[in-house]
Amino acid sequence: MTDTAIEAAALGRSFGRRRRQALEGCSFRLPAGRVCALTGPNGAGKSTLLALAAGLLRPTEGSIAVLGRTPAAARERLAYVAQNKPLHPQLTIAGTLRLGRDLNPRRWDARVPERIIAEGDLDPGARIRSLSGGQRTRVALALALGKRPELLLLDEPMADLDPLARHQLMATLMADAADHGTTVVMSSHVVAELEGSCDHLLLLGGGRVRLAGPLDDLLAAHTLVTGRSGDTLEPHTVVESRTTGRQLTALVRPAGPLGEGRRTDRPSLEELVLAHLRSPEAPPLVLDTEQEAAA
Ligand SMILES: Nc1ncnc2c1ncn2[C@@H]1O[C@H](COP(=O)(O)OP(=O)(O)OP(=O)(O)O)[C@@H](O)[C@H]1O
Repeated sequence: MTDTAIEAAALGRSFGRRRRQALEGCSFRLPAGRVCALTGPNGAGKSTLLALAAGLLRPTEGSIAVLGRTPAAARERLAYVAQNKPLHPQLTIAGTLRLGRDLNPRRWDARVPERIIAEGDLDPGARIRSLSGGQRTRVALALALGKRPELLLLDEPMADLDPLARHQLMATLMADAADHGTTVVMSSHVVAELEGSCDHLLLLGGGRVRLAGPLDDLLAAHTLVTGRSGDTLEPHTVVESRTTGRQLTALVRPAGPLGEGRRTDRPSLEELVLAHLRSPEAPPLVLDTEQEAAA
């Protein structure tokens, strides 16, 4: 058993004859047992990173280790739900779950998949091809959880679910992960959906890591400052600053006391992510406090 779920070192992946970089120089560590939000703009490299972690793609630079091994060697212990949720259209739901059991005879646990299917009011005899996008998502998640994975990689899992199903499936997923100490990496564009369920953040932009680390530590490393326009923000690291009339609003990484006469607030996850998305030139911040504490 390793205490690290994913470790990337200068990880890169390029595609095509022009070797266009989808990911470049990505280094981070995700401790085991965390629920990690993976976010970033379209084309940031989120799906590429998940496919590399799942062993479906190979790095063109650097390395990625999963559960202390190569992704290919860890494949039995991880589950990956791709964005397009590939399932056999001609199989029934029950047949799909039977296939899952047959492919994972030592790990399969039928209870959670059966509950997820029942909660969605789905007929186990229904064929996959007859299901809606959201219903397929439910089956794909049931299949992934039945495998009882140590690492669950989910590429925009909630995108085609209605708000109620999203809420309910997220609750089932989080309860199951907490019960079994499963590490979850979940990509999403809906930051509000990630707040409250994730305790780790990985923000990608332009194929590079922009923010990585425990969510509380990343939030604590930033302060929202409201002051007068013309106020100097030195010597702090400014992620984003905006002036409206006579008011200055900024998100900074304080390098010391922020001074009097200014209002300071802790940012929300959404404010933290949006400020970084609006300021792609802001310096990255990669925190790995557990590793530093152990050193
Ligand atoms: N198989 C491929 N061949 C060529 N280019 C690819 C391939 N897969 C991804 N890319 C490119 O790599 C970059 C990152 O793509 P990726 O799908 O990982 O981004 P993403 O963050 O998941 O985006 P989105 O939020 O839109 O799903 C994009 O520029 C994309 O065009």
